[in-house]
Amino acid sequence: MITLGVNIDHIATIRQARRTTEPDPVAAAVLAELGGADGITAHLREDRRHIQDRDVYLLRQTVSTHLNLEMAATEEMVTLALDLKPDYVTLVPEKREEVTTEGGLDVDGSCDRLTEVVGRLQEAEIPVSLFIDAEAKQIQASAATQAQFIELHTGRYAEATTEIERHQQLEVLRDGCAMARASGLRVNAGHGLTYLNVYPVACIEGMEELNIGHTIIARAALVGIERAVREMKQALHREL
Ligand SMILES: CC(=O)[C@@H](O)[C@H](O)COP(=O)(O)O
Ligand SMILES: NCC(=O)COP(=O)(O)O
Repeated sequence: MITLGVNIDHIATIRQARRTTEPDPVAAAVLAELGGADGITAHLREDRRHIQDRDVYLLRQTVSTHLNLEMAATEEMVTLALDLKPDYVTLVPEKREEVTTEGGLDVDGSCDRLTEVVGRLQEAEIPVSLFIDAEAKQIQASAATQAQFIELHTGRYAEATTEIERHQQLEVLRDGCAMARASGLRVNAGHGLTYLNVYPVACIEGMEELNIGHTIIARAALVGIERAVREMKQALHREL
């Protein structure tokens, strides 16, 4: 059955906007698990723009499902992952100037370096997933690295502006998933999925886990506002 990994980066983004202590992504992870999340995903960026080292070390102790650490394949991050021992690592491309991850890893173009990183992590019993576009050459190169998983980048599907384009991108994901499974890879997917576009992706044969963040945190902010204001009104009248 398909499972849900909840990405909590966006809670940390709100916290870092004020460089304060709230909202805490570690608390968000506990609540996500209470809501039924099958896993927690956090992207520790090199520039530490949202998730902090403190968060991933606390998440390691508190997450009771599984912790998926998204990170760039840099020496600093590999050292940290070997120390942290998340349940799995997803290697993602990273650019300082991007607002969010813009595309998949070029595994085909950096196969030697990624094979070395995958080997070091998997030798330490940390399974590795490679975040890639659903392209044949990237899938073949991913299998060659011996990574256990790939995560198919669903951004193009999510951003499709017409039904025809959306259908085409869904086919690309379906074909990519089938090809990856046939090469022995396990398959996750994510990026830009929403309440309205997730179901067809969840129905793809062979898909294991969807990592979803922004739409869940965006919805949580809105469905939680009424209660938050009511509680502030109470706080005006008595000490909480
Ligand atoms: C890899 C991916 O698709 C996202 O999880 C992305 O890593 C999120 O990064 P930001 O939270 O910085 O947008
Ligand atoms: N890897 C994708 C992810 O973790 C969540 O992406 P998004 O839903 O925040 O776009």
